[in-house]
Amino acid sequence: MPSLGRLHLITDTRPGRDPLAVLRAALPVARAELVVQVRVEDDATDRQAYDLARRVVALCAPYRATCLVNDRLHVALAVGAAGGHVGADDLPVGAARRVLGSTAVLGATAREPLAAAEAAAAGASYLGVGPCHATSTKRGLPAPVGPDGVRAVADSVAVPVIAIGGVTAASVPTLRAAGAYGVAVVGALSGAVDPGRATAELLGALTC
Ligand SMILES: Cc1ncc(COP(=O)(O)OP(=O)(O)O)c(N)n1
Ligand SMILES: Cc1ncsc1CCOP(=O)(O)O
Ligand SMILES: [Mg+2]
Repeated sequence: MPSLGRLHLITDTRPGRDPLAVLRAALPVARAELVVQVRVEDDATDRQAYDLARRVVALCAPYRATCLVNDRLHVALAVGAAGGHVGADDLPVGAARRVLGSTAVLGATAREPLAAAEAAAAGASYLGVGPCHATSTKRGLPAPVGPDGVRAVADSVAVPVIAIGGVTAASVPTLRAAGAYGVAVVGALSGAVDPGRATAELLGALTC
């Protein structure tokens, strides 16, 4: 399996957003360092998720960027994505691994070391840890774990830790110092005036 990209762009499918425009700006800058996680609103249909994921896979291919699908693993399989991401309300990690197969990339959400170790043992390739900081992108989240929470998980597992939640280029150095291998963002790219430039700033902070 190729090494995991460090910059994870999660699609922003809220009304008024244009996730494919953001992706087109990010891809030439981050190329194979980019992991695109197709995440749709809970009330989106499978057909809508499939149509978006299919387009993301096609856009990623020339750049060797990785496409993952959040939650809906049948969509990941249907579009030939590299894998998926699951959390507490989704298939358990072991079941997700069986669905996706042994070579797929499988991300799992984990907020604390015990859950992280269980997810890694069950077959997670990486762990999404957060929210690290306050965010308005997703409602109903628990309190932020901060860099200390990232460190606690990173110290307890051998798989890469991807920090998520309110991440900006400015917060990347602290998260990396806490053990994060990479970061996942929605707003830092979707809300940027110049998503290409914002990609370069995030990537610079991740790879310096
Ligand atoms: C990289 C990454 N980390 C965490 C999450 C959150 O997943 P989950 O807890 O299943 O919540 P939803 O995104 O499904 O609402 C993620 N998607 N990606
Ligand atoms: C899906 C998800 N899970 C935890 S935080 C989050 C949203 C992250 O979005 P942003 O990067 O805009 O804070
Ligand atoms: Mg989920």
